[in-house]
Amino acid sequence: MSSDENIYIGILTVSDSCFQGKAEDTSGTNLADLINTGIVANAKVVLQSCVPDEEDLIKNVLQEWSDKENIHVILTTGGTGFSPRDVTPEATRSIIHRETPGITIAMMTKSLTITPFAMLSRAVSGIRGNTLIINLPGSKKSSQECLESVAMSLPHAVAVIRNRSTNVKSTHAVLQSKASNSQHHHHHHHGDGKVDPSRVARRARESPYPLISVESAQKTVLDHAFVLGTEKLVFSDTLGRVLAEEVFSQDPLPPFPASIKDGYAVLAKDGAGRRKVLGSSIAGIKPCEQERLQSGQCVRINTGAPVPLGADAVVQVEDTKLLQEADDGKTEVEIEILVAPKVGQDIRSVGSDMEKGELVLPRYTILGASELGLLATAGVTTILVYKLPVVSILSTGNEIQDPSKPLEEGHIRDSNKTTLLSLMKEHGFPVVDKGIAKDTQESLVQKLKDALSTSDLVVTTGGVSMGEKDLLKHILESDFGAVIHFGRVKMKPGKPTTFATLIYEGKKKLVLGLPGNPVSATVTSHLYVLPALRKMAGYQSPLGTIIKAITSEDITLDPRPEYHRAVLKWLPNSPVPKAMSTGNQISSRLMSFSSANSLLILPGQTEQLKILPAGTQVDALIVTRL
Ligand SMILES: Nc1nc2c(c(=O)[nH]1)N[C@H]1C(S)=C(S)[C@@H](COP(=O)(O)OP(=O)(O)OC[C@H]3O[C@@H](n4cnc5c(N)ncnc54)[C@H](O)[C@@H]3O)O[C@H]1N2
Ligand code: MOO
Ligand SMILES: [Mg+2]
Repeated sequence: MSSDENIYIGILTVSDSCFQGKAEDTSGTNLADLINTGIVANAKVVLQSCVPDEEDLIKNVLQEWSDKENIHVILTTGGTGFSPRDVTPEATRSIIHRETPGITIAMMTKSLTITPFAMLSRAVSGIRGNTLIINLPGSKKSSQECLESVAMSLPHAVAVIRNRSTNVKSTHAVLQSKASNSQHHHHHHHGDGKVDPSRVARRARESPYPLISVESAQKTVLDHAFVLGTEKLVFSDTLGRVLAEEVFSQDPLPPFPASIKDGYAVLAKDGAGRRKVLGSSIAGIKPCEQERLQSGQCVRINTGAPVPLGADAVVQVEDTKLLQEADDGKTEVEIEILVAPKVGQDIRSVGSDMEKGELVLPRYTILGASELGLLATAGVTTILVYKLPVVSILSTGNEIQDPSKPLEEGHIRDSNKTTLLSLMKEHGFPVVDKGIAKDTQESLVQKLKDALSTSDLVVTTGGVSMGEKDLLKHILESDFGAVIHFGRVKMKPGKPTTFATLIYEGKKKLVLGLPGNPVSATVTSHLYVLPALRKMAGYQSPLGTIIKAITSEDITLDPRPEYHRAVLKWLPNSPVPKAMSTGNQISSRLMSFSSANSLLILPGQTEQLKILPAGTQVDALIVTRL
């Protein structure tokens, strides 16, 4: 039995009075009921909202729902008439890419058979990206009539929009196979043109997922990666966290005037010459217990000790001479100052390092060793930081086995899980091992449920390409109602990288389905998983560090932009590091990662440039501690 794709619908009520709570949103509620009781085959309402009649607010929601939420169809109700506040058509027209006048005419034609006043609707409809947007009138009765007049065409409209943006050939193959499957069942369509994977003979022969750029894939992931919130922690437990508040110093540093040198505290106006030594000021002694210094006197003082009252300069011991001693050299009686001191010389005044109430750390600071030291200095011992996201790792594949067991025939050892668990730990993220799923629906569903219930982001490896055992995308959609934001990226390795979001147990979850090949899984972890985790943990610049490097050999370029493993070496007197390739870059050869500290970001080959000559400056993404 082929399981149909869902169609996700967003309903936006545009009405000042509903927004202000002065009127009930009967039209929006009625439209949602109609959808959820099956007026459009396989459709369900996943987003519903209300905005006032403000063009910008309407546009924002339409853009957000199409671009970020990837909603299939947005129905607006209200704001389509002739009154000056009616701006829904203007907002819609300004953000759609293509108009769909047929839908508008169909609705108008039907409405005119009911009342001539229908001609006073200015509703428009159109396509933005992969989303169909339709303005319906504001009244409950007429919005229902309009929806009824177009409902039966919506599944097909969605199927065509989604396919045409991906691959025309597979669209037709899929649509033909549907036609022969269910001729008399008009809207028994398969939403996005992804066929039932159990019927291998009828599988799509080209991926229905558009091949998007790494930049846009990263942007999509980061747009969906949400900050998890904050928590108060003891400062010493916050290494690697992002600060969620401003931190101010509790006290001045130094809290008393302190000596910078080992020497003598003096009165500067006495100039050079003889001084009686009164005794000593040693670090740790309360300044109030010291005597006030008089002209002609000095006090021996050590670095960091409080300068006694009356003194206004410190003279280092090197600039003095002993004149008279007592007790067999245990006591200094008189010394000579050899260089005339200046007021304030070698004294740190109160608050000169840090003033009381000074901003010590701004919000969003990443807390490293020095920052924790600063918190200690400032006396701020509990702080507000961003929560860390929990990530779970799940390997998939019938052939994958735990590395600690003897290798069975036809099996290979699971390396991805170890690599990814370690990578997440290295970057300070709490990570959970979710084991290995078999390539069956039951096993994948069960393991995914387990992973989703205990983490914010689930990382799987394997099962995302074109084979009949590559079930992940299908299961995410059919069993979890996930929205797949992308399923292919123009990169090598990592082409079938898949990103989805879904609601599980009432919470939004992110899923990154990485390719099974060990090198592909590792590279895509650096490009998508770590940035997502950093964003969720409050980082303001979540992408990795990119520097320049000079290649040291000719490199044959791949048609796809390549992330080439390399060892960067800093040669003496050279400002830019030299990049040494780690050899054969096939996605299965994990040896290509051994001792690599960077990924060279190489452009895809062109007619003009097939081989990148040695000595070329390229971007290099840093993947280890340098
Ligand atoms: N007809 C096509 N075939 C393939 C395409 C394509 O576009 N059309 N893409 C290729 C690319 S690129 C990649 S990358 C792989 C991705 O495959 P999957 O993500 O579906 O992963 P699997 O098929 O499950 O496994 C691939 C490979 O990796 C090994 N593997 C899997 N898991 C682990 C693990 N945990 N530890 C170590 N090794 C693992 C697995 O045994 C396979 O050898 O698809 C190409 N095919
Ligand atoms: O893109 Mo696949 O990741 O070549 O190996
Ligand atoms: Mg596969």
